[in-house]
Amino acid sequence: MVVLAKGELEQIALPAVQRAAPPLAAVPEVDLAMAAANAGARAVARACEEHGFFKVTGHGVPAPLLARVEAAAAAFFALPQQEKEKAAAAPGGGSPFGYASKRIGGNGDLGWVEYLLLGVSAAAPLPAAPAGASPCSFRDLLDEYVAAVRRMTCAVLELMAEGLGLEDTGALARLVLAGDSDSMLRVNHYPPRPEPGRLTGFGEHTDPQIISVLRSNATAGLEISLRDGTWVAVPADADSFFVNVGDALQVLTNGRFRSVRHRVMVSSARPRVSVIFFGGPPPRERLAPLPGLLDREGGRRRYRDFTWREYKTSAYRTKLADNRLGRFEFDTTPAAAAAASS
Ligand SMILES: O=C(O)CCC(=O)C(=O)O
Ligand SMILES: [Fe+2]
Repeated sequence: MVVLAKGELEQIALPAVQRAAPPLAAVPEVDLAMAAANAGARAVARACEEHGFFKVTGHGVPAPLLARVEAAAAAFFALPQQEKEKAAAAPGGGSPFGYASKRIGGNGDLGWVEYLLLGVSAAAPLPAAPAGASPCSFRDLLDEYVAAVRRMTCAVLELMAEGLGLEDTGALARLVLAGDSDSMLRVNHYPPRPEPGRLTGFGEHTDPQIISVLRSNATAGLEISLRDGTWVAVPADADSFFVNVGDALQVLTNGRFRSVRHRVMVSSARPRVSVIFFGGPPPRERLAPLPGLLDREGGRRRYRDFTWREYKTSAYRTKLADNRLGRFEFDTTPAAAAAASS
């Protein structure tokens, strides 16, 4: 069981962010069922440029499946602490996967959250249920969920590619569908706040992968940062999904799509449960602007070439709130340009 050291809860409480953020007035929204008829690709591209964030309705993921996953997640987190700890990663084993409480990543970040992180590569067969185990285990259910969400994610990625004007509209979806794509699923549980006020559930950060697809129960808490740095609250909507542009997609679009900075603040007396599918590329994949994008931007690249594996190695050494892409960016300041030409 994780016992917070004296002073750690104060870190989660972060007195600087006690004020509630105003709600995001108009959440960009795309109805997948109507996207073809409704210029959905353009709407998706606009939302990715402006916010790096939008809501998906008409997603086709069956409501009963969403309800089963939500109930199973709630049941898992209601288990005695010792039982949950059995699913924790082996200490010092180098794997980020498993159950964890309060500690996010390996570099001292803390949040009012417990979670389960799973690797879900596209090629991994559904794991066979051990003899005698219930055929409807939580893991099997999550695999069923991932299959449905991955299908929907691919439709969204095709709309993004179309909205970018790419000739190859499958270019992004193929990265997430590749057999060795580095995708993950995170199930977060934010217990009700222990006392009135606001706690940091999940500190501000950008997601590293190409795309994150989130669904939560009806408890709010997610906030995003607008271009001017203002934080706004995203009203909960348990019937819809929310999409974040991740760092890898910002690089693949040479900065045209914005990897959205977001966080979760806990201020409710009800628990928040969220499930997030992170669609990542294969580890060997070289992240560079997609073919056709540079021609329209004067051929100037914002980032140097790097593989997804290199990026992850570098990202695992950083704190949650760090700008992890900074070290891959070309310096385009006038001083750097002058130095390069001298
Ligand atoms: O739990 C949420 O609502 C969002 C959490 C998040 O941003 C993440 O797990 O990357
Ligand atoms: Fe995130």
